[in-house]
Amino acid sequence: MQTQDQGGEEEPGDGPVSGIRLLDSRPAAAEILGGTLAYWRADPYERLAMANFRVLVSDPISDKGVEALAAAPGIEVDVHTGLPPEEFLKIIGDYDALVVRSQTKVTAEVLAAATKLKAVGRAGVGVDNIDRQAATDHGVIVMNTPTGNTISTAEHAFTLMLSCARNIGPAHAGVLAGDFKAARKAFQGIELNGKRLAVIGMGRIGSEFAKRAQAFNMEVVAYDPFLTESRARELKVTLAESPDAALNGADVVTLHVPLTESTQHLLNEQRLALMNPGAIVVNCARGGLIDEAALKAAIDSGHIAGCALDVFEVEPPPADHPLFSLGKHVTFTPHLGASTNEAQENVGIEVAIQIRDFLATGEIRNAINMPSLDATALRELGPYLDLAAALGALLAKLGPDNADSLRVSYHGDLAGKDTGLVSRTALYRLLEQSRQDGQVNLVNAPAVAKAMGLDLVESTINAQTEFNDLLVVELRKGDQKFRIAGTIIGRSPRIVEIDRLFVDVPITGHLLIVRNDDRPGIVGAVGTLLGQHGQNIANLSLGRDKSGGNALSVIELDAPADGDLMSAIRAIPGVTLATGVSL
Ligand SMILES: NC(=O)c1ccc[n+]([C@@H]2O[C@H](COP(=O)([O-])OP(=O)(O)OC[C@H]3O[C@@H](n4cnc5c(N)ncnc54)[C@H](O)[C@@H]3O)[C@@H](O)[C@H]2O)c1
Ligand SMILES: O=C(O)[C@H](O)COP(=O)(O)O
Repeated sequence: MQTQDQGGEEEPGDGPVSGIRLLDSRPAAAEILGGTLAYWRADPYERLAMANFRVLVSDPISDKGVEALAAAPGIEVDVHTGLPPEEFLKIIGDYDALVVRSQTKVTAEVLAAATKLKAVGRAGVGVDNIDRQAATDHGVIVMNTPTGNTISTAEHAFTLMLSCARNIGPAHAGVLAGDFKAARKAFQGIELNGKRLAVIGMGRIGSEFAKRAQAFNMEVVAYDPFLTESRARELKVTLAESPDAALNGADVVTLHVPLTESTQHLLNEQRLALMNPGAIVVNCARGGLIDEAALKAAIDSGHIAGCALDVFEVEPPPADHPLFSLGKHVTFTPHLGASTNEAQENVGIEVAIQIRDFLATGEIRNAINMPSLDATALRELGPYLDLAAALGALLAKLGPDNADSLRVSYHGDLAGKDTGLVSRTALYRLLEQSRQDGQVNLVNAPAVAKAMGLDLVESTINAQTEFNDLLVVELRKGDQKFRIAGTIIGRSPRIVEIDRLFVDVPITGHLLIVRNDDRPGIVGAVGTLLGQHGQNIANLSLGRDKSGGNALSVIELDAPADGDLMSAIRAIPGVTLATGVSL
């Protein structure tokens, strides 16, 4: 078998000329936003200056966040808060990115109207106001800022618990109303010292709440499906096996889980009944976590003493909400958990920087519908992303149509890396090249593949190959299999195998791939036709399985081969396939 590379070596850092990537690789934005070579060769700030992205801020965020966005060249920011839904729908189509808190409802209808939208940034944690599936289907990245409001929210939840236990709200109202004596008599409190606290959701806020409760000498029992025994020991809490186990015998419950289909009404009639008589309920997460009617009934029956709520099933709640008629052990705040200067500054600036960096460099931080990719990982994985994109595009041309699965396997050093985005990139380019409808991008590629019945299967293989690392993509349709492999040499991605025939091809430019019977004269005939059509050969790699068997030529051209040329090549006796792809 003969493998040769007659082409000139690529300069390190050179990229293909189709706009898929360049320099230190910023594939996510490159893929999502498209762009010319000049655009992607520019440094991030020059790129932004050329781009003229429009960002809409539709909920109030800190001025510093708005300023951070507006300071970036090429980003124009409009702040329109409190827009009626129909007004919002009318303008959303003009924007490349949207920044929200919890008031704006980013529904499927909004996302369908948002034809230019690339990213939604949530200045805060909860993303239940964003239709995540619709965003993914439309190829829109959703990012949140998970850490910026943790402490403020934990402090608020803790304040709610204290306030509820000691009747601070009703007692305060009594004093202001001139009922000092009556209020003093009515509002006997509950001491928290030594009481049993159930924390449901031991993430960032739940853990901070637990720490504060320990300082108050409360016994903390926690339920969280992702809490390990060792982490529970570290946090000095008792790990409960189920929400029921945590609530059984609890004097206080505090909720710190996201609202999803499966956590809706997590605290219901049966679970409230498990708590100790006289218990109190604290919720600073999402209203929908509690069955409010069941809570009201449990308080009316005297089993639960009261509740402290920052959040409600419907916000704003109606003025005649049944819980508002309770006289004691109640504290209500209007979704203020994250409303401190510190938290708002944190999340406002974080979201602005995340959106700016994504638009500028493709860096993905805190995305909830994409693997994240920070600047360091982006630099390290960049060449593999380029390689995966090239292999995916080639598979679309050479592999079977209507395949059942795309298998991506990682060999050697690659096997230990976080390769989620690499597989996704191969899938995206495969779909994009085969469908040609402009509707697929890195965000929605898995959803599009699923709808088409194409499975993405990933595997890591530690066995040594002749390369330090090898990326293999294989398309399968029933028993039919077609595979292509590539590696990185220096920082240059190269294709090294096409359907078990070895080649050595840099992933650049316009490739012409010809399969033929291995007999004399065919490569010459192809070369003659190329010359006759004014096509210059930049690079040529030949492979074959055995003398007189199957042969493969991968020819890099300066321009794509046109239809006439392709027909003429296909007509050469002995040629079994000829196809072109621009990388
Ligand atoms: N009131 C406010 O202003 C305010 C402010 C910030 C956050 N929040 C809400 O608080 C929630 C929690 O925030 P966080 O920063 O702690 O998030 P987090 O992701 O750090 O923690 C959430 C935890 O919930 C756990 N969890 C998921 N499903 C569960 C279930 N069924 N039972 C028990 N645990 C479960 C997760 O494993 C995770 O550890 C957010 O989703 C948001 O809705 C409200
Ligand atoms: O999930 C969150 O971060 C909180 O609910 C804060 O919401 P807000 O930004 O609307 O105050």
